[in-house]
Amino acid sequence: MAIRGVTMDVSSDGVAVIKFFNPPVNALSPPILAGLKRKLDKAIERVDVKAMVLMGEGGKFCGGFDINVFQSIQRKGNSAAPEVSGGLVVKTIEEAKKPTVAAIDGLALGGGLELAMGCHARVSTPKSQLGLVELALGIIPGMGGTQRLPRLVGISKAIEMMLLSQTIMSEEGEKLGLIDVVASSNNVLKLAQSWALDIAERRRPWLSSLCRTDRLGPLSEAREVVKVARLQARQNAANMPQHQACLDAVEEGIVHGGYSGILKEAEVSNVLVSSSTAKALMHVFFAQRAASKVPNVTDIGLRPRHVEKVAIIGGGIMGSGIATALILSGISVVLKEIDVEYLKKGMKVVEANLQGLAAKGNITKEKAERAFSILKGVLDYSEFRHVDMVIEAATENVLLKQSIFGEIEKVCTPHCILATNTSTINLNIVGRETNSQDRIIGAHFFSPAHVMPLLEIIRTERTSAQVILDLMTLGKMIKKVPIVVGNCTGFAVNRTFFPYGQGSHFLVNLGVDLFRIDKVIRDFGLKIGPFQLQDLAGPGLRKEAGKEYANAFPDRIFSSPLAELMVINGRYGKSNGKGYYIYEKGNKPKPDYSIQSLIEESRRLSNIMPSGKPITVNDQDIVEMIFFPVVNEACRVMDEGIVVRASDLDIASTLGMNFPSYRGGIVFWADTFGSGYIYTKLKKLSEAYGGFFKPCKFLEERASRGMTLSAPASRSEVSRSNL
Ligand SMILES: C[C@H](O)CC(=O)SCCNC(=O)CCNC(=O)[C@H](O)C(C)(C)COP(=O)(O)OP(=O)(O)OC[C@H]1O[C@@H](n2cnc3c(N)ncnc32)[C@H](O)[C@@H]1OP(=O)(O)O
Repeated sequence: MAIRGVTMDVSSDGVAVIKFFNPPVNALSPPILAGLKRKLDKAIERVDVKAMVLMGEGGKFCGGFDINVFQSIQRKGNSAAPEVSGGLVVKTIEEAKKPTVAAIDGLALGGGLELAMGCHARVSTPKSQLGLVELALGIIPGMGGTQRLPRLVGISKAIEMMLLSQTIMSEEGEKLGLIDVVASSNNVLKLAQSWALDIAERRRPWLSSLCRTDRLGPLSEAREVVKVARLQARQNAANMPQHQACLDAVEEGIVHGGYSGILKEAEVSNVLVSSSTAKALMHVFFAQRAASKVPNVTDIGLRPRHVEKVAIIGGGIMGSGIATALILSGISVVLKEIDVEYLKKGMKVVEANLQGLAAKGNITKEKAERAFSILKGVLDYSEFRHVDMVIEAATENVLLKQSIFGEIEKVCTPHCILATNTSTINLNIVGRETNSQDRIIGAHFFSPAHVMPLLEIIRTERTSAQVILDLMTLGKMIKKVPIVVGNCTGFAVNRTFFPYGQGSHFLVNLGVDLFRIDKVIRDFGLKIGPFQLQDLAGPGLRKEAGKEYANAFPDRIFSSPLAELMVINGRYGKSNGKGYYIYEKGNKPKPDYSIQSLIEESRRLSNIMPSGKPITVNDQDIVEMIFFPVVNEACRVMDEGIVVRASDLDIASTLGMNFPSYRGGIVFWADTFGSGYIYTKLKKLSEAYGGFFKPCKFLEERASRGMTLSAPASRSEVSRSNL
């Protein structure tokens, strides 16, 4: 078995094979970088070595620089930076008097690809994943990638790959000039060795990526490409400094040469590593991985059972979206509806979903057809005997769901998982009439279910660990990020965010302009504001969910007359083209200022404006008045043990509610203010406007102890938790 570190073997024909091993992804940690430098120096020095090959052990070339080191730098400053930098290793390779060839297997990402680009040629196995994905972490490539990638694949493609953190397969890499040759896993090392010898003995060209200019094109064209990219980045990545910084480094290299570009890259990299964006995005990276570890589920040696066939009850927007997600991953689906008309409609929605993905180029036409062929529409339960899981996606009606669960318990096999896609209703109520509590679970998808990445898995006190693990595994199979949460009204995501919509109504009723609120929230980083979101959801679901929240949390509900007035006036939102906005085919939604009379009426009815006059607030006040009540509810969710750890709520909020990931998620963002600040602010707001803003006990305690909200619960707090 390989030992963590760097090894070197010199073959009889004079090729030094330098292998590095740092499982699970061969990240470039300080010891690995130092080891690489030592072995390279040795190989360069040894007279019996003519050339070198660089290879990652264990089926993966390299997943990049070790992101833990960046987090240490963020905490401790530059003293935590490695003594041997990645840049120095690449420089050693590139400037050596002996050539090096990279033998890439599996993946070469970030610093891993930068290491490979510093080599004089690259041999790769088929389907290896290649990319400079650093921008997704809030930084830019920092080992010369901003300079070498444009010189290998051309400026346009390089910018596209870096700005979108896009990965490509080695076959495309070969066409682009990033990979010299693709070879099978068995052959990759051998071919890299002979290629290295060929270069050393001048049978193949000795190319240094940094010195190449042939793919850069004329200066004026290159500058134009950068200019257009800047404009796009300004629109698409407004709050993320790494995009412009990456373009700065690329432009410097184009105008003043690769070495100047490298210096610029180093300068901006150093600043970006400690930026709030990088801190937030790196937190999200690790938080997402932490979410897949669920105590007493993933650590007790259980093996997931394979789910091959799923039945879905209800072919509405949710049911058809879930069906789409499943069949796209090769899982057969039986879609049940109550009559032929509804069934036809549901099947058509699935077909349209698939066609939409194919039209966008996300999947091929053949894949869409293959997926559709494993979907079967049914009107009764006869097929349910053969399924491994049922996902109920009927309307949000407690009695209906209870009767469905009573029925499926009878028709399915005893091992069949019984899941519900309810977004609010307590699972104990849904499954009350059954004797199958151990296999009842929530599978809460977010709309559109075939697009949104989050799968909120809800366990009750009686759901078995096996069933939780099976659903987590299914979630990963269909490319979702599963978060396991406890059972309560609204569960983790909708419960935490129910004050979001209500807070926005509170502000409107206090006299703040409705469209300004949406704009401020968009500028903060959400794709759409709360009112446009309400237009999308429509009044039906909101009304049903609203009732559940009002029953469960009567002390902190704000019932806005405006929501009711909109319905009375036939403004159902996007579904009928008329809501807070006007929806016309082919046009962007336009604010409908004619709703002002309804807003005035709502303000009159709610009568919450101090002395009947609109309040004056700045944009930051709006953000805080909308999101601090959300943070307050997040505190209750953590206090009740609904989530395993605080960072699960960060992932849930970024993937389920589009909370900007560059703000790290709702709890991470809250901790940038501090519990004391939020407590004081909410206390003042509650004194002025009542219980909706009243800080909860958990927040008060954390504030009084000067603790962060994300700090793990103390022993006494853990014993209160129900997970
Ligand atoms: C100087 C340079 O320019 C800067 C850089 O290189 S920054 C780093 C750039 N690289 C990246 O962003 C790649 C990040 N990693 C990934 O995208 C994915 O982990 C992957 C595609 C490599 C593998 O995915 P997958 O097989 O699903 O495994 P995944 O669960 O994500 O990761 C496995 C483990 O490796 C860790 N890991 C992955 N990449 C890592 C990295 N670059 N540094 C440190 N740890 C890393 C994960 O945290 C996880 O740890 P855990 O098991 O303790 O939770």
